[in-house]
Amino acid sequence: MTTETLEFQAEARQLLQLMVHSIYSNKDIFLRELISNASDALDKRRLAGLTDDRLRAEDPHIAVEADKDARTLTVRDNGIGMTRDDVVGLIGTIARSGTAETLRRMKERAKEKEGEKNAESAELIGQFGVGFYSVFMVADKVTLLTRRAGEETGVRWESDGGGTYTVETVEDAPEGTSVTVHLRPADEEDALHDYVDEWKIREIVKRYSDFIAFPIRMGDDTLNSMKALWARPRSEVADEEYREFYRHISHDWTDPLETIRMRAEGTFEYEALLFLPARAPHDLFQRDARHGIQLYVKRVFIMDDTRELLPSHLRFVKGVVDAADLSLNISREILQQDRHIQLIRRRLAKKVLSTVKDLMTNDADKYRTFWREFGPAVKEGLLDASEDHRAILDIASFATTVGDEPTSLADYISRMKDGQDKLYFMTGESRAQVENSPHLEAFKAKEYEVLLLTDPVDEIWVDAVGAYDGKEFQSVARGAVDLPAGEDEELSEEKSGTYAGLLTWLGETLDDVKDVRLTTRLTSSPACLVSDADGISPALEKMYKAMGQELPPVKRILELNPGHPLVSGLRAAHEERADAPELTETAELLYGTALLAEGGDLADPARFAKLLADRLARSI
Ligand SMILES: Nc1ncnc2c1ncn2[C@@H]1O[C@H](COP(=O)(O)OP(=O)(O)OP(=O)(O)O)[C@@H](O)[C@H]1O
Repeated sequence: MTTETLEFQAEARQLLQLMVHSIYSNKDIFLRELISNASDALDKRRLAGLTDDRLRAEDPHIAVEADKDARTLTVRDNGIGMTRDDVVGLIGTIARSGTAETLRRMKERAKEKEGEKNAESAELIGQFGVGFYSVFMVADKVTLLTRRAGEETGVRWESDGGGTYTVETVEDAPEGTSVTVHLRPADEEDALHDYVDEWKIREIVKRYSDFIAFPIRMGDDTLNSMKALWARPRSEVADEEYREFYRHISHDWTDPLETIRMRAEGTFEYEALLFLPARAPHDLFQRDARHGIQLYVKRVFIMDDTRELLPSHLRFVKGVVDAADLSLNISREILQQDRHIQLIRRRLAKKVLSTVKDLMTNDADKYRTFWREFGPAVKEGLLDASEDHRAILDIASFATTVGDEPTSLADYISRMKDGQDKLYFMTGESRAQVENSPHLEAFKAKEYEVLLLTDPVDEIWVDAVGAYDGKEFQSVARGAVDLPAGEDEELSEEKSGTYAGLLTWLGETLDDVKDVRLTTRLTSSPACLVSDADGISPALEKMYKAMGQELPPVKRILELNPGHPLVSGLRAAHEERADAPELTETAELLYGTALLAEGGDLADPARFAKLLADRLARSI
């Protein structure tokens, strides 16, 4: 048989050059590419076999053979194979549109930035498949032997990755394709591993090709599990298989709360298998926490920790997304810009939230576990520009002054009193602290339910979100209260008038308050501190400080309960002897008490303690 020497097409040559000078730091992927091509060929043959019995393969599989002495690695399949024209057309040229253009840009940039080629070229090259050519990262020669299923003769193709290749017709090739890689010497420093090492091969196959649908064999061993659960009909997968798969990808030994399957067909196909874990990982709130989604392309593993596929407030969701139409070499940079990926991300997010909503109605226990573990993270979604605010609020639940069980906003609204048009809430650091705060007294006395928001993120989103179902969120510790007052509680002008002197004097005496006024907010405490309607809460102030942001001191308003004997007594005393020094001390104590009652920190606890002890001593 004659051997012909042919030239690679110009673009193919350029791409080969890049491969030989290995623009990728990860050379292991060459094996992933060869196995993926073999798997595609087996798929094609199966399809062809459906209409033509003679083309059907017996025992379709992929074999990997390492020859340590010859330093060759062979990937063999009994798939569809190639004709001579196929080999020249498919391997000798790059037919894919856009590739030439990408290469041109790549060269331009390389020229602009001599020496910096690697990162950028790798990024650009991710836009199309490098596929077969990636073997030249590890090979100094490649031999491909192939026979198209149903054809009489086969073809041998060989190249060293330079400008030319040879093709010859051969008689004795088996159906299918084998690619023999003549390996360059291993060079660990250049991440060129020893690819005839059995364990290295096992590792790469397990990592990238575990879910390939055909057995990948080395000797008598099958290296891959083939269990791509997401690609099997739901009804055919046992619960235990899902659980096992979840353990495999998450390393979490607690069974997941819920399994979610999704599939989209049409212009951009993908399948997703997601899990809601039952337990928050310890690093849920650490900035560099890993995200749980793995990206596959047609069952080939592409990357872990795919942040592009779910918004960060759903970072705890584990699972796999298998997108059919991406390049195997897609980079994170390109993922971020990809319109289809953004679409998938929105759909996955919606699906996760709607799944939780279903749990809320159908499985209260699971829902409660979910919200306890992940609610604080999910609520972060209320802070970004996501379109899911409503869906997040729909699945949120909060502690409240009514009962021990958390309530949804819908349930809160259904219990609202006649005439109530606001969603009352109180923020703070813990339920115990918030629950006993004086701000809640009137709300409790008049039986208005108040939501108790104690996650740090609550401080921020209530302001950002503003309303739910047309009803505004209203802090009970901010602005004036407008609960409908009973007859006897009305702050009559007359009453306000008689207090005017005391209020002015207190305002002048107490440096730390910006105003002093009477309130109907309190029933049993003498005084409390409230923020302006648009002011920032003490807890938020603390958070800013903890993050190292200094704020100007935030002054609040001291509100007095005219029904309390301390307040009415102070008024009488102030009328009689405005200048008495102990009145100033009483004012300080009154302010300090209000601060303590809401769980706040005194500026000078020693002074407060001393004033209080003196008083107590005198009263004994
Ligand atoms: N083992 C094989 N059996 C049959 N055909 C093959 C085999 N390997 C490669 N080919 C043919 O050569 C073509 C080019 O392969 P290559 O890996 O360069 O790109 P690709 O697989 O089409 O793209 P990508 O790698 O981006 O998915 C394939 O599309 C296929 O038609």
